[in-house]
Order: sequence, then structure tokens, then C-alpha cells
Amino acid sequence: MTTNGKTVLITGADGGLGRDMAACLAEAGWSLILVDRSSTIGQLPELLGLASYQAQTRQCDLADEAQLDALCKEVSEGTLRCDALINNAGISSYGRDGQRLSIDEIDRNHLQNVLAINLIAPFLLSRAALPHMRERGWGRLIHIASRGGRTFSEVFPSSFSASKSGLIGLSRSIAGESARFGITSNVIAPGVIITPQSGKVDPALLSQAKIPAQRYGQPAEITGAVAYLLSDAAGFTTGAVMDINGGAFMPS
Ligand SMILES: NC(=O)C1=CN([C@@H]2O[C@H](COP(=O)(O)OP(=O)(O)OC[C@H]3O[C@@H](n4cnc5c(N)ncnc54)[C@H](O)[C@@H]3O)[C@@H](O)[C@H]2O)C=CC1
Ligand SMILES: CC(C)c1ccc(C(=O)O)c(O)c1O
Repeated sequence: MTTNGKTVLITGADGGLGRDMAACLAEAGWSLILVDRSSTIGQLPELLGLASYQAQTRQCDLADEAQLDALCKEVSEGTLRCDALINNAGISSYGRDGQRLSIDEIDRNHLQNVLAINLIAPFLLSRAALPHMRERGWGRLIHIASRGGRTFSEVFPSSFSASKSGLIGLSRSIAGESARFGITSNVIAPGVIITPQSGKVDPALLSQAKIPAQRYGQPAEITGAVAYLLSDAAGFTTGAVMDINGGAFMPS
């Protein structure tokens, strides 16, 4: 992958998928802006063995309006350069026992929190990054949705599915509006990938997914697709949804 020192901003960078993306993209020569609400995000570059010039970090709770606005301001004012944006941070809706919450158990606050992180933050960060991408005539947006945004399954809470389906619609609109500027916008919709997030779901519930590959995925199997979508070779790929789920969802 030729990066020419480009910079990618990754949200949810301190999670299972985020860390793998950060390590792989740094290795490929990208400069990184690593964003997470976790208290350990500042230590992530050292943990990954990155030089200080390779990575900046921002501790930001994307559900907090003031913190998200401050981050978007840095992006829109160009303090944080953003050639590519990976909207990866996301939460789901499970009870303490890892059981799926039914629609009757999801109140307005819970719904608003899921939508704030999974949909509103990606919308506002994309909006902040796009003008600079248009000026440069090059940009990449990747949104990490889920199989839950593509189809029904007993595994997915309704709030989560609604947010991820919305993210897919957002990506499609950005793709249509931005293709003529050399900007692509694509979705990766993973099935079960072994990370802290899937680890919080009751294993019996997760195992209901009928996966032809008969296994769960590894973060590297998502990162490989991310690396492709960021590359110049993917310049004609926009508005796409890559279903990466071991065959658990195969639309016609
Ligand atoms: N692991 C899986 O099986 C699947 C994951 N996904 C999606 O992949 C993305 C990454 O998930 P994982 O790495 O598995 O989860 P994870 O839980 O390991 O990582 C998510 C990261 O997002 C951060 N985050 C959460 N809320 C935030 C907020 N308000 N502000 C800033 N950061 C916040 C967390 O601190 C965490 O570091 C998510 O969008 C998730 O919905 C989609 C399908 C399957
Ligand atoms: C961990 C998240 C909520 C999750 C769990 C299971 C699947 C799946 O069976 O495909 C997902 O796509 C998820 O996003």
C-alpha cells in the first residue's frame, strides 16, 4: 500500500479491532490519530511500539457533545489532518448477563446513547473531514457496521441494528455525494470477531449464528479489508458494503 505519509483517524482505537488496525496501518506507513474514550488511549502508541511522530492520541467520549464538537473542530480546522477516517467506535446493547435486550427493555436514554456513538459521531466526524478531502481531491471513509445492520438475527438488539443500518445509509449518501471528488465511502459489516466487545455477549447467544466457516473471525480479517479500502487500488470502490462473516449472511 502506498501511503505517502497520509494520516488516518481511527475511532475506538483502543478496542480489539481498533488496536489491530492501528498496528497494521502504522506498519504500512500511515500516520495515526488514535481516538478513544478509554483512559489508556494515551499509552497505545508506546504499547504498539510506535515512534512519537507516527501517532497522536485524543481521549474523547464520542457520546459527550462538547468533547465530540471539540474533536470535530480540530478536524474541520485542520489541526488534525484527516486523509482517511475510520468510524470504528461502537457499542451494543446487552444486559449484565450478556443477554440481548428486547425492545421493551430499551429506554430512550439507552437508545440515544447507542445512536450517539454508533451513528451521530460518525456523521459529524465525516462532515468535519469531508471539506479538506474535497480540497485535496482524495479521501477515504470507512464505517464499521455489523451483520446486525444487514439482517435480523436473535443476537442483535434493535437499537444496535437501527444504528448500524443507519450507518450503512450514511455511507451510501456520502459515497454518492463525494465520488466525483476522489473520495470513497464504504462499509465493513463484520460478523462475530473475537474482541472484548463480542466477549461481553453470552456465548450461547453468539453461537446461535449459523456460520458456514464454523468459527469466529479474527481482527486481522477485518483489518485486511480496511487496508484494501484505504489503498489507491480501491479508488473505484465506493458505496460498497463488505460482509465479512464466515458466510453467516450472504445476500443475493
Ligand atoms: N467484535 C465483533 O464481533 C463485532 C464488532 N463490530 C463493530 O466493530 C467496531 C469495533 O468493535 P470491537 O473492536 O469489537 O469492540 P471493542 O469493545 O473491543 O472496542 C470498541 C472501542 O470503542 C471505544 N468506544 C466505545 N464507546 C466510545 C465512546 N463513546 N467514545 C469513544 N470511544 C468509544 C471503546 O472504548 C473501545 O476501545 C464496533 O463498531 C462494533 O460494533 C461489528 C460486528 C461484530
Ligand atoms: C458483538 C456484536 C454486538 C455482534 C455480535 C454478533 C454478531 C454476529 O453474529 O454477526 C455481530 O455482527 C455483532 O456485531
